[in-house]
Amino acid sequence: MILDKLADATRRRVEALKAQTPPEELKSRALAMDRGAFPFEAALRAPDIAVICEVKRASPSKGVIAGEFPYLDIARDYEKAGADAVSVLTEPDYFLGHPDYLSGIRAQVGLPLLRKDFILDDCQLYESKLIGADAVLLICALLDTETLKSYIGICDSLGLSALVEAHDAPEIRSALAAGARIVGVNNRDLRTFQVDLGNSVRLRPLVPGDILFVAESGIKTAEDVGLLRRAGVNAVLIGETLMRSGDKKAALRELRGMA
Ligand SMILES: O=P(O)(O)OC[C@@H](O)[C@@H](O)c1c[nH]c2ccccc12
Repeated sequence: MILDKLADATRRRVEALKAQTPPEELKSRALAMDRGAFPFEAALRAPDIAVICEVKRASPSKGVIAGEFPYLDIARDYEKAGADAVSVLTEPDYFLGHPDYLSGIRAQVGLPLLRKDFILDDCQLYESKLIGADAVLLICALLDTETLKSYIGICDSLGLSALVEAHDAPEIRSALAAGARIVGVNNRDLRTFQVDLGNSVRLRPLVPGDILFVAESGIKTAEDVGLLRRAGVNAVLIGETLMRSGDKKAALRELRGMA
């Protein structure tokens, strides 16, 4: 199962990170930063469905998506195209990402940034703050309810928003019990890589209206976005479809049904 491989690779990265900088130092540097006003959550409360545009070079299910990868241009194009937030894959082994992509984009783009990675250790939360993230992904399949709760507490102390990813009803219950304010439902089953937008539609009613709901993965057309909008989803997270489009502005207008 791909998640096990990702978790193993992540544990090795965590050890390297800790060897490079003592965790106490990461923590104190991160806590010394401005806490901010949770701009990622504010962006998701847009009147219409919000669109989080993802900077993604490759994935385990699709292989290399973008051979050429001018990530700064891509993020700037998303901003010019009217994205509400940007998601940046920083996982190096399977997604060919890097933390430097996020810090580079932070320096040039004003939108709220989500760090997309596999968080297994609190030092990665401090690292996320230090590289300029406004939000992090926490995956229910990797973290039990107690750990989620403690990580959300650390995120709160840093001014980071937590997008808590679930893919079934028990994981949604865990996210809510942990105090998630943003729940993401992955439409891609990580065991089979099959995509089913019906997953978000079916699980939407399990999340109370005051909690933000993000539909993730496999969103390709204005019809897809329309279906999710009608289901009461607050935001969609779109990677591959936008990465493959030459004209981000036209693609985003089209997806929003404004073409
Ligand atoms: O490229 P897509 O199918 O539009 O999907 C984007 C995003 O949802 C996907 O990259 C994703 C969702 N959850 C994740 C967890 C880890 C890494 C990546 C992801």
